[in-house]
Amino acid sequence: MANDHHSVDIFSVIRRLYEYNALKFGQFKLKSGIESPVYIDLRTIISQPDLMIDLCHQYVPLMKQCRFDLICGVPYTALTMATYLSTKFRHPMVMRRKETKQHGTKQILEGVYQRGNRVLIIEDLISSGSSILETALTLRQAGLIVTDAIVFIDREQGGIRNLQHSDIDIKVHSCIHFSEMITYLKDEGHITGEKSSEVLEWIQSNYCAIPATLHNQLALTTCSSSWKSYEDRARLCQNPLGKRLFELMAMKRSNLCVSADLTDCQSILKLAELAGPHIVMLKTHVDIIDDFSMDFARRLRDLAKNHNFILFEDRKFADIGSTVQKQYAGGLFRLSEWTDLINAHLLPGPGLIEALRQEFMARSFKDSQQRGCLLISHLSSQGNLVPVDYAQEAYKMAIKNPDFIVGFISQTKVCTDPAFIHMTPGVRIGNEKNDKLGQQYTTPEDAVQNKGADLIIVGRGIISKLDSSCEEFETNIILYKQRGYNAYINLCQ
Ligand SMILES: O=c1ccn([C@@H]2O[C@H](COP(=O)(O)O)[C@@H](O)[C@H]2O)c(=O)[nH]1
Repeated sequence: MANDHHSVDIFSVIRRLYEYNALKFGQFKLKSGIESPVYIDLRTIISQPDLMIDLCHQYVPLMKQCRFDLICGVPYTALTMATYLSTKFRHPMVMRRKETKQHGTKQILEGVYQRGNRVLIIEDLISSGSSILETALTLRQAGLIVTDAIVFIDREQGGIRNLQHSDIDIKVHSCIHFSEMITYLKDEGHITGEKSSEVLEWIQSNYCAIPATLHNQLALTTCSSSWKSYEDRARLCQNPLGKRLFELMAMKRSNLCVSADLTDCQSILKLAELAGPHIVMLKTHVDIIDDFSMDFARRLRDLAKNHNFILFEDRKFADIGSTVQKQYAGGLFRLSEWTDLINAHLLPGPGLIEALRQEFMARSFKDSQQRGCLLISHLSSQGNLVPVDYAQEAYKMAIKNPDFIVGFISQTKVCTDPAFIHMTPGVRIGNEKNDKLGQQYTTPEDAVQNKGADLIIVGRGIISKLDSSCEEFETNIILYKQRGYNAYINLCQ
């Protein structure tokens, strides 16, 4: 880095920011909806070139502490700062677009770079750290290395600590802390002691978290960088049924589960026969079948054996342990006798899981059948009331029971542990985006590549073709199979 002879005291920059109204005191509604007694808007300084230059030079001593090949400004405010620093000190720059272009090269990252180049992120200020993280994710997805970021102001609301998290690991350097800036403005008589205390108290009690959606994206990125084949994942599984499922997925080159939401036994058996060669799992809702009998259950089991797929009853257990034991083993359906996999909500607490574990063990002792349970971490329906932290609770429950919990019914990645499977319903090819009763659809590619699905669950997209010709049924199911499987395989590139 060339020597910088441009030395300007940082507090003179702060004073001028205050005079140019880039630091405002009053009552301001933030993007999050909360009211803040202070507002910092560094966008305005593009109209004050001298101030812009003096502010940019504050980054220089910190840049000397970092190792990098390229710099990248967080769009949009810091783009101007990064551009100045790039041209002034001859540091090559890359530019991240906020939106992907719909035409031309469709690049999200502009400029010339090579995988393995180290990129220093330049940002104007940090609150939660989300904007830096978004930029870092794009850079990392392009194979670039991001270890450091420099901000002009640290708002001291937790952002620097958020980015130190081991999954993110970005060291953020700041030119000035918010409290230093406020103290200076108070000492110089620009704001009163009362205002200064009010603002400092507000900052201290308003920690900013990184939104859950961004955390999910992070989990996906971490995952794609450590992509594992289904065979490898089978080896990591402690649960025999989970292991068998991953093996089946690798062997049949399929990550497709058909949801047999049909109301008569004959249609379900026909579906199982036709779909069998292409699927790894058939899912039932046994309580919608008008003519259920244990004879049907036995015939379905035979088909599952012949075509090598797993039977999953989507029962969504959600009661106290003792009731769930009876629901699983008894009643008209005697699920424990013919299903491999069932699923449960977490709402009733660990007693439910313990109840199923006891039943599984008692049964497996008699028939040595492999059994497993999925936890519901999300629902696909619009307006569902599943709380945001449900997924984290599901993960905590899963790691306590890895021999028994196979994975999750999810809409985003719950965890990066490759031993747990993520199964995603609400998948359909075509124009239907919903079913007018709350179901929300996405494509196989979106489910796998953006929502973290390892396996896709398809109902009406497949069963609607059951009365078409066998050829048409098969063409359609093969399309789902190929698109779902290729989407997973393509993740490794
Ligand atoms: O969040 C959830 C959980 C379960 N399902 C079940 O999956 C199938 C989806 O059927 P489509 O015809 O593909 O809509 C159905 O059995 C649901 O009960 C879900 O959709 N969403």
